[in-house]
Amino acid sequence: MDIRIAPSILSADFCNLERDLQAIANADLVHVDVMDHHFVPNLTLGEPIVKRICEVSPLPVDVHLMIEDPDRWAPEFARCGADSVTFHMGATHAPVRLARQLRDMGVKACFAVRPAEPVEPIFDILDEFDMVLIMTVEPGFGGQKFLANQMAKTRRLRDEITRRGLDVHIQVDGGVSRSTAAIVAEAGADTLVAGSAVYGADDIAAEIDLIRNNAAAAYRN
Ligand SMILES: O=C(CO)[C@@H](O)[C@H](O)COP(=O)(O)O
Ligand SMILES: [Fe+2]
Repeated sequence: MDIRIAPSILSADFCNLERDLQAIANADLVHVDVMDHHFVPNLTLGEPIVKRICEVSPLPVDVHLMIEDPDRWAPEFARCGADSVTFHMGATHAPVRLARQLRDMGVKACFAVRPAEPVEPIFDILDEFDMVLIMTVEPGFGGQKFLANQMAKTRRLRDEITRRGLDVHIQVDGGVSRSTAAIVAEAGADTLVAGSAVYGADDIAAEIDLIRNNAAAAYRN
């Protein structure tokens, strides 16, 4: 699988968002973190802003919902023009029904697990999803330290996907940088979210290339 880099705009300048979206045009996806002050202790942005991001972004938009009741709200974000919508295991009541609803709308369906959540419960419904997101920090904030203890889980998931010949991406999110890119790719992740590492760099485009190259050299399926 090709390595994909998804910069998180959580670390962008929200007053210069269009500039900061253009700055990552050599990445593969733009990662948009939606938080509701309930599922996580932080509040970011809602549908009107996601819709405008979808309209101006040079890249497909990957929406990461850290909200309660995604069964109710995820389709609204899909309607904004997202390429993929991710919802959390700990928030949904009917993941298969929601995944099918998103896919029927032409949007990729993704399932996320927090650090203390096991990945095995997803195995029986893996074919309903386009991507699984392994959180490598507790969700809620950018700039946290990468949790290397999530790599065994990532490897178990990649082995299961490979064994069954499925076409499912593995995304990692949290603390990903030029120095952790190889670790996550070696564990089998192919889609790397990076917020502070990308937007904190002096040369944003060069940093994206460096993270991608470091991951590509280490990727193991
Ligand atoms: O979903 C989240 C945080 O909950 C992320 O997408 C962060 O925005 C990643 O930021 P860095 O750890 O890369 O700074
Ligand atoms: Fe995220």
